[in-house]
Amino acid sequence: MNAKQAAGYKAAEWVQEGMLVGLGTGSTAYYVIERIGQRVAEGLKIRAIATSKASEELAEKYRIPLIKAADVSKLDLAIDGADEVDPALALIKGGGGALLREKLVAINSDKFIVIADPGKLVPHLGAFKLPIEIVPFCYEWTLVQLKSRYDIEFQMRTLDGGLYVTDNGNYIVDASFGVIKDPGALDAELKQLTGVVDHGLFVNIADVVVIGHEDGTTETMEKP
Ligand SMILES: O=C(CO)[C@H](O)[C@H](O)COP(=O)(O)O
Repeated sequence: MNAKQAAGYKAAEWVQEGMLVGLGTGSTAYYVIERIGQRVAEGLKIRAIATSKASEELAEKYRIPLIKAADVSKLDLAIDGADEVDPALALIKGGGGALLREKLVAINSDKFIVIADPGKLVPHLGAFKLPIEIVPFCYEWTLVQLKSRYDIEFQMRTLDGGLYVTDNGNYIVDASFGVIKDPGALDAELKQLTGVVDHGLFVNIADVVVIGHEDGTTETMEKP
């Protein structure tokens, strides 16, 4: 058992018979999907929505029944990883590029559980580069807008020599804020920029954070 597995397996205990569940993305969310898959094989009946094509494939591998958003109005529970977690349970997410689907699923769930290893806990968000999802059309102008507002480094995310493209067909800019003093204010500011689809700040969205440790133990942080 490693820290990510400990957190993922513990969070999977929140999943109850009949629930509609949002499945996160990343190496920690992998373990939630694995454990839910094991429980489904043992007879647990749930339905789920995955936050990325990768997680969808994993859920299919574990025969977790998948539904479309049109089939339901909201979810009971979503479980996902994070890149940074602050003491107020504000998060940076999107290291894996799935931030938009992850946020959509999280805000449309009655409960959002974050799973992480202790290395993700920070006093202030911002050391991890904040992913900002932008539309490809005129993205150079969006970048100019961002640079004119914030005197920091912005980097277009790349993959295999080209620009990284999200599951939604958009690009990602990674922004080096360093310390984000007021995540709520930055959240609102970024959402107002035309060309920005969304960003990886999750403020007042997480209800619970499950921290896993290398010895297999876990601890839980609740929204203050
Ligand atoms: O936001 C995410 C993907 O978009 C992930 O949850 C985040 O990057 C954490 O990933 P990992 O569990 O692999 O450290």
